[in-house]
Amino acid sequence: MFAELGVGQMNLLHKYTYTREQRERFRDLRKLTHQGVGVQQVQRHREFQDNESKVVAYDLLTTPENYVTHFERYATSVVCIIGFGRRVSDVKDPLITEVLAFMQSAAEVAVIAKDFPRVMESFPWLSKVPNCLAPWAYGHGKATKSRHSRNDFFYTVAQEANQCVEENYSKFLFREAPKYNLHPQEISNLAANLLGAGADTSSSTLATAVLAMRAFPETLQPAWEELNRIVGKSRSPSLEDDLPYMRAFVKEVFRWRSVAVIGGTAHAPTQSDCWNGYFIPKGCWIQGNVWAIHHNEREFPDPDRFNPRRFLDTEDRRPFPGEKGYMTFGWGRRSCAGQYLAEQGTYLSVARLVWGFRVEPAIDEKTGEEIPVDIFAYTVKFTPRDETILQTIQREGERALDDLAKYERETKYTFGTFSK
Ligand code: HEM
Repeated sequence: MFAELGVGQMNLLHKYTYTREQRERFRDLRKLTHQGVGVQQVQRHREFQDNESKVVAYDLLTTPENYVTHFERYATSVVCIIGFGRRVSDVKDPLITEVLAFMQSAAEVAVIAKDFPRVMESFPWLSKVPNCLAPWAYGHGKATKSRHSRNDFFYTVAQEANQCVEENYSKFLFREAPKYNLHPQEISNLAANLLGAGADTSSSTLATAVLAMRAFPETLQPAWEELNRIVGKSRSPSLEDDLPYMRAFVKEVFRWRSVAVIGGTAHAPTQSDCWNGYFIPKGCWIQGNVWAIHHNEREFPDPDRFNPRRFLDTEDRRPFPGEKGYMTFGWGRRSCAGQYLAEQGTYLSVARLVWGFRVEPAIDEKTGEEIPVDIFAYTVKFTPRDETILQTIQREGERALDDLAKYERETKYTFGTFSK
C-alpha cells in the first residue's frame, strides 16, 4: 500500500522488485541498511544499548507507572544514537512523540484486515489523490508540495548528524552517497527506517514482556533462581552471562505475542510456483501469518500460555522448522534487517527487568483492590526485588548516564517545522 501511495519506490521497505533494476536497487539499499544495523555492526552498538537499558531500570525506580514511556524512550534513543549520533533523554522529545504517532497512523493504513473495507486496496486509484484531499491516506500519500514531505525532516536531521563529531549512520550514508548515487530521499528513508521500523517494535516487545511477567508469575521463579546463582545482586546481567532459562524466556516473549502478527512487508514471488497443491502466481501478494504459526498447537501446545520451557530441553519442547524457534522477524530477503540489534536489546532489557523487579498487580486507589490483568489495558506495580538490587540499579544507572553524556545533543527540528 505504501508503494501505491507514491512514497515507496525510494524506500526498500515498500519498494516493488519486479524488474532487474528495481531488484538491484533494493539490494543496494538493503546492503546499506545492513551496514548500519546488520549482524556485523550490532557488537559496536552493544555498549550504549546496554547503557540505555540500565537507564530504563533506573527510571523505573522513580516513575514505575510510566514504564511504557520509558521503553519508548529507550528504543527510540538506541536507534537515534545509531542513526543520528544523538540520544533521546526526554520522553517528550519530538522524535518519540511525533515518530510514534506517525507509526501508529502508518499501522492504520498498512495493517491488512484491521478495518473493512480497506478503501485503497479496493480502489487503488484513491492512493494517487494528494494528501490534502485524501483523509483515508492519514497523511502518508503525496504531499501537495514535495518540500513539505516528512522526508525533508529526516533528511535535515541526517544532515545535522553529518556535522556531529560522533560517528553515526547518517555520516556513513553521506560518505557512501556518491558511490551508490543516493538520492536525498533515499538517504532520508534509510535513516528514518531505523526509527520507523525499530522504535515501536522494540518498545512494544518490552511491554509484552511485562504483561507476561504479570500474567504468568510462576515463570519468574526459575529465572530468579538462575539470576541469583549466576549474576548475583551487586551487578545486573550482561550478554556474557550464560543464562539458558533467561534466553528461553526472551524467545517465548517473541513467540507469545509477536509484534507483527501478519509479518511486515508484503512478499511476492518473482516467478509462478506450485506448493502443496496451491498455484501461486508470479507477483501475487503473500503475507506470512505469524500469529497462526506461533499459535499452532502442533508446535506450541496450549499456545496462549506463556511458557519459556518450550525453548528448553524439556517435555514442553516441540520440533520447529526455523533454527531460532520463532518467525517473529519474518523470512527471506525481506526479513527484518534489525533482527540482531532487536534480539540483543530485548535480551539485555528483559533480563535486567526480571533480575531487578517484581511485577505485581497494581492497586486501585479508590477500592484498594488489585487491578486484574487485562491484555489490552494492563497496569502493574514495579518493585525492586531487594535493597542491594535497588542500590545496584541506582549505581549502574548513574554510571550509564555519565557514559551516555557524549550523545547528548539537541535537534532544532520537529515534524511540525516541515508542515507549516
Ligand atoms: C522486536 C523488535 C522487532 C521486530 C519484532 C521486527 C519485526 C520485523 C518484521 C516482521 C519485518 C518484516 C519481515 C518480512 O517481511 O519478512 C521487519 C522488517 C524490517 N525491520 Fe524489523 N523488527 C524489529 C526491530 C527492528 C529494528 C531495531 C530495526 C532497525 C533499527 C528494524 C529494521 C527493519 C527493517 C529496515 C525492515 C525492512 C526490511 C526489508 O524490507 O528489507 N527492525 N521487522
